[in-house]
Amino acid sequence: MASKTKQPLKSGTTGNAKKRKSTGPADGDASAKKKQPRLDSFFAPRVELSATCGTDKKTHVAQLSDEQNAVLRMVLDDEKSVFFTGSAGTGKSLLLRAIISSLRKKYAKKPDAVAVTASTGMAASNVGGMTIHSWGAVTPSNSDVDAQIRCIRFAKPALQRWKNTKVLIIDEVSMVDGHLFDTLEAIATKLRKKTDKPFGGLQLVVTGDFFQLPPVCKGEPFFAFESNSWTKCIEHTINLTQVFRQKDNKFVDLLNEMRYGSISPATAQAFKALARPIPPPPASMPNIQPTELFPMRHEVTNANQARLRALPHRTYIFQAHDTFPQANKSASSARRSSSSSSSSTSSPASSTATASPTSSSTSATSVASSSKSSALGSRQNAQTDQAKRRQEGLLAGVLAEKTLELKKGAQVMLVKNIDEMLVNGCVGKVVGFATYREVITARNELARAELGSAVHADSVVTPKVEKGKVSKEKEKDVKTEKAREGEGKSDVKEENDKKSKAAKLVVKSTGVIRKVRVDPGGALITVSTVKENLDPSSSSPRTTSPASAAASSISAPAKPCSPPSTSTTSHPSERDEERFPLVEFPTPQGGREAVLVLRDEFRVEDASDAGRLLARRVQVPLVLAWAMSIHKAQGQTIQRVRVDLGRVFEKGQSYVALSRAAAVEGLQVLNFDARRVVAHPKVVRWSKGLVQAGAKGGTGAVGVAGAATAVSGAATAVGAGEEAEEVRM
Ligand SMILES: Nc1ncnc2c1ncn2[C@@H]1O[C@H](COP(=O)(O)OP(=O)(O)OP(=O)(O)O)[C@@H](O)[C@H]1O
Repeated sequence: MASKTKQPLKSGTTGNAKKRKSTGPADGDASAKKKQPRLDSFFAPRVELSATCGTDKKTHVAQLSDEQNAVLRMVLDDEKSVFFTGSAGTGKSLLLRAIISSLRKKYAKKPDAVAVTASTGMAASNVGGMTIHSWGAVTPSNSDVDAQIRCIRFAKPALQRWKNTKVLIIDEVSMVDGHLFDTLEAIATKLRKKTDKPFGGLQLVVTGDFFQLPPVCKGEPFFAFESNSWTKCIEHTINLTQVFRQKDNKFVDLLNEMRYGSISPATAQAFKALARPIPPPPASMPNIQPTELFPMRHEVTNANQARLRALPHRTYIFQAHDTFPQANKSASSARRSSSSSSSSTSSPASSTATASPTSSSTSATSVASSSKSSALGSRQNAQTDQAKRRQEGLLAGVLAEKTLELKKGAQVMLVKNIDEMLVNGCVGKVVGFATYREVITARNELARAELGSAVHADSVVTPKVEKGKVSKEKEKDVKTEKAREGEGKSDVKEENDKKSKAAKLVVKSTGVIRKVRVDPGGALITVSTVKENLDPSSSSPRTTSPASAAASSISAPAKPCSPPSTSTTSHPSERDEERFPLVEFPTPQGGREAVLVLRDEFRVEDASDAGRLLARRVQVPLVLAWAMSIHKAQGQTIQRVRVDLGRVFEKGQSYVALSRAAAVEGLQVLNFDARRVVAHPKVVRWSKGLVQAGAKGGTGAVGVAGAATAVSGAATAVGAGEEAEEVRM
């Protein structure tokens, strides 16, 4: 059973904007009666669970709770502008995914109607959207509305977005600056020419928890709820109360005291007692260490690097492939200089550096110090440096590293959502390195062996290296990658190829390959070590006689995962095929699954120029995960986590960090100091005001709870669960 939080902010809604014309009825029971019920409104949608990375052993599908479902209906059927909040783990993100999915279905014929945005790039990538300022093509620090509008008019796509959007979704609103919220509202009203309606008639779906991280600013934060337009734009504030992340009521209560920054001596004692080491990980993945959360980025780097250095294996370096389509001439020359010096192994076909084993010393590359620069003189050097700094600044918020160093045995975290099991936040372990082709070949070998003579030659895919044509293919891959379910595009292509009997396979460098079979040492499991089977130039698929396949023993692949001695002397085919990390992740069934993690795309869009692509990083979507920053951890559920609060500097930081833990058993807290646990007084005051508003209005908690009960009651009566709509992400 999920527990209820004990908090001053009561469950329910506060009705704010009475002026706004609503297409749906008023709140509560009355609204339920008045509205002609649609069939799907009787069923609580089910949502794919995510961010647990296989830790929920029972199911991957969640049924929305009554209160979550009531919000969904309010958004979908009543078309209300809502702000739903709640303490950490109350299912805001999950509900938001359900809302996005349902809205997209509702507006299937108008794809521009639903805009998904968030306060930060990281939060935006979690919901598959853009930052709010990119979406609106606004400069966050500029409050000159007319100047902003002039710029937007020049940027057609942004103008279209402002005009065509019907529902604007804003996630992690606690980090949206209040001035920016006012600016957006003023722009919407002017551009959409609906001056009588808040936000120019846009329906707002806003979520976040103001007790978590505040807007990034120097000095005192100005929260979105303090903005002039907040009250008139947000018709209903709903506080979700059911905590899903943690099942233990006592732990929820401890976290709740922390949320409000008022720690009793008993609670302080309880947190101090959590300094003890946490129990070992599941038997299937015994070497996974608890993820350490630190407030400062350099602490994270130090902790990760120390662990990596301690591993006895060779280092593989993945250099990001960064491009800057909008960069000016001098910036692009800096980029050329940067890419030419960034890797000793970059191939002309793909300026992406091939992952190559190397010692840390040989990997250290100096971008600025090319021989060219010395010839061109110091002025050009300075320009290059400036351009390079600008480019680096653009990509500073991207989760994927510029240079990712990995070794066998490294603990890593996915920083992209791949499918419903492999989501941002999943922690696993690198067990080896292999190329795409090796993995597919190994899989074919196994398929042949397992199916024996039943397998016709045409049904086995023969890898074919396609040289010199990488970028377009890659771009297509990364764009469609997210839309796929299950395995990566590679496998979809494989399937298509099987069907068409073309038996051709382009070697991929983006996506993932799931369910790779590896032996305990991390080597690919195949049934043959015959060298010619791996020859990329082989034009016809090889047939394996059942007898020979059966006779083959499970062994390491012909081209073993162990890397060649130096990248520069490697075989030509190896230069064209990057070795990617094979990562084992825990599965929902309590086992583990090896996945080949290829590259993925991370985009930076221009806030002041219609969200046009400004920078793009193509990199393996992994980061070292022995340690991570509290900032990066916001929004995630982590099963085993160690938090050092010694250097917490931001209000809400301690709460965000500790509330990532799914259970008190999986949480270790170091340097707990009750004086450092501070909630922002403005947030505390505001939340108290909400309770009063709810009590005065009378439509608050009672209204929504009533509606929710009515819906769920009906669902139960007709057999909820049997036909419940399933909302897939
Ligand atoms: N209705 C539900 N049934 C079962 N599990 C749920 C439900 N809603 C949410 N969860 C699970 O609870 C956990 C926390 O949910 P979620 O991340 O959406 O919370 P949140 O409110 O966004 O948290 P935070 O504010 O910390 O980011 C997730 O593992 C999620 O899958």
